[in-house]
Amino acid sequence: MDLNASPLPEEDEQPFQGEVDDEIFDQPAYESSVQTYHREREERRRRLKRDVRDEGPKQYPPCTRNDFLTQNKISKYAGKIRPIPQGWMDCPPVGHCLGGFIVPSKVPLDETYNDAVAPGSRYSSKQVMNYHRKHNQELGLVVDLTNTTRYYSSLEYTRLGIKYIKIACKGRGAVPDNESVNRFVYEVMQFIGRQKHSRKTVLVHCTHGHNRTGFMIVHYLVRTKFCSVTEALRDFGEARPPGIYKRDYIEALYSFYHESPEKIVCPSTPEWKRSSELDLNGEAVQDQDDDEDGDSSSYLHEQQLENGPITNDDVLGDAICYDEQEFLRQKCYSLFELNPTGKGTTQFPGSHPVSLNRDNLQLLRQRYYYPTWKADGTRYMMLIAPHGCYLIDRNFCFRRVQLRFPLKAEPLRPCFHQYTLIDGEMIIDAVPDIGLKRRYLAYDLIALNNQSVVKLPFSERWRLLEEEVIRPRNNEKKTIEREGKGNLTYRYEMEPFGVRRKDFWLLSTVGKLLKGFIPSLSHASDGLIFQGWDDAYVPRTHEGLLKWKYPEMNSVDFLFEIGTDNRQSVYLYERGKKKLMDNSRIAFKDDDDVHSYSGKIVECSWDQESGCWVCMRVRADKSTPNDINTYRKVMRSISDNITEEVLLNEISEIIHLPMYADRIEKAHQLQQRRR
Ligand SMILES: Nc1nc2c(ncn2[C@@H]2O[C@H](COP(=O)(O)OP(=O)(O)OP(=O)(O)O)[C@@H](O)[C@H]2O)c(=O)[nH]1
Repeated sequence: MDLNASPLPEEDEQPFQGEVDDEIFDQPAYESSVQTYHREREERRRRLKRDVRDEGPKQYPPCTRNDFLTQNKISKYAGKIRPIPQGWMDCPPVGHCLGGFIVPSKVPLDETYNDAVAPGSRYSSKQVMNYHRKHNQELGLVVDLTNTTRYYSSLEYTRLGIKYIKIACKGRGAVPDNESVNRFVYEVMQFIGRQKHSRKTVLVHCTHGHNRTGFMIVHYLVRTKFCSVTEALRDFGEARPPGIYKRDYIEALYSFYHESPEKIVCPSTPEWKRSSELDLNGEAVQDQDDDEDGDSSSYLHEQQLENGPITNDDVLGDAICYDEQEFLRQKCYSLFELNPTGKGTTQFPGSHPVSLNRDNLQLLRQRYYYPTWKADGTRYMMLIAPHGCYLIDRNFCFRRVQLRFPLKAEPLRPCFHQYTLIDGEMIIDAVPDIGLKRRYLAYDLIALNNQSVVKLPFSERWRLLEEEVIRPRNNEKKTIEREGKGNLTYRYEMEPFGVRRKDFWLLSTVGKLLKGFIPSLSHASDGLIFQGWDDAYVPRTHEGLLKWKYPEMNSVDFLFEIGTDNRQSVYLYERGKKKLMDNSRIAFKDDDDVHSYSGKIVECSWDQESGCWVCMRVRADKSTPNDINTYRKVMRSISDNITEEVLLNEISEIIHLPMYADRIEKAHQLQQRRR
């Protein structure tokens, strides 16, 4: 018996030529063809079941990517039934267009599947093009979310000038990962943004076009149309009934956007999906390389792993694709008013203080300085874009975090900042009765709503930071707590960390800062920062921005290496290249495995007694050592030995100078009046 014989009438076996055929989108015709097909399929199932019993299961030839590229494939599979995804046949092919350009769809199967699909039920690139022609639309982009390449070749689209993007998502119970979501949103935004006059459509498909497809589209709608998850789910459900029908997916969306609706509505699994879950022998089956079902344990497991103890070295946020990194880097440079950089630059443009020494200590006498504690955590700038918020680390890498920054004039409304860039330190606070809590301490503002503010004096930037960025968040948070949620189901407490503005005080407070404030802080601090009150924001090294560290905390970040001959070497950077520090030696703790530090950036403090560097910690957040000039400044600061006593004596003199005395007096008067 020939197991490869097609039970269906022969049809056109030619590869797709680009002609159209609109049979499938005539709804009554489609429904009647589905009924007809049901009958045929039952018959086919019965026949195949009998054959399998008689002769064992049919072996399909392995299918490689090249198979899709030539017409050979058509003849190769002629007469053989290729397994179609379960439930695919009865699943409606496409939904309505969302937002005028996103078309959710099931996977179009190429023509090698024709033997398994009745003519009226076929859905390949040919029918995709028909659909567009019928609806007067032009297809511009196909986003394929399936986890396999076996359904069709991208050439079916690219040869027609249609862009094709593959974002393989496992399905099988795991929601698409956050990096894939970021890529999807970015690619669609870019595609739409590049269109000047036309509005070409984006076809998004997974296997059935409901769960993974819906998940991605809902993310896109929430981020770009600023609607709530509930609204986006409803829009998708109306366009592609019944919408996302997996509860895990819906819950993951609410949890991602920190929303907690009173009730989660989850449609029941469509009939075409339920009836497809039995194989030809009547047993439950799973599609091996691509399916939307399966248990959700892998997803839950990933979530549980994320809930370990928090540390400064944790990698925060979700990766974004290379193109988006590049776009955001250039955006940042323009907000800094710096010239555009070459592609792939990783030069962090943030301002960097210099160590206090006997010379620059004199600056405190020459202009107004406001001190603050030097928070010891991890440095990040934060870019607040309308579609998301990004942490920018010392390697100038961006990762997306989900936070909400309403505009001052638009509380409780989904109106967000349009490229606001802030600078700060991420710290870990030990909060009594709660435990460790991550907080971002913002200390400067570089741009506000696409407007660079680097030239404004610090005092003005600091005021804007509070009034335009921090306070609107806090006010909205309080309103939600006080008046109930109303339509806004956002929960700030679900955000990955809190955000506060750092305080700066008059120079006369340094004594109190050192003796009372810093010891009582619930996070680490390694000294003081002296911020010029009237200074502009200076990218990279800022000779007027001063840091004072407790002497034992004055540190240098070295690159440590152990060669094949077991020789230990210590390096810094000089003009972007490694520089061997012949006479420097690093001491590690006795029980440390020295080899485990090889190739790492180690932060070291100077031990006067032994005359060598002592390893304090590995700098997981840095990929390059300090520059030789930074090293020289730290050495200078160590040899100048500005102790707490020297600093306090100097400051007590300075605050009696007329310029400071006046300022301090005015501040006192203001305080009195407020009381
Ligand atoms: N400008 C400024 N910097 C602060 C403040 N609080 C903490 N810092 C941090 O102080 C760091 C500079 O101090 P350094 O001692 O040179 O550097 P570090 O602490 O080893 O950390 P890296 O900067 O990552 O090398 C900056 O990167 C800031 O993140 C603040 O209020 N203002």
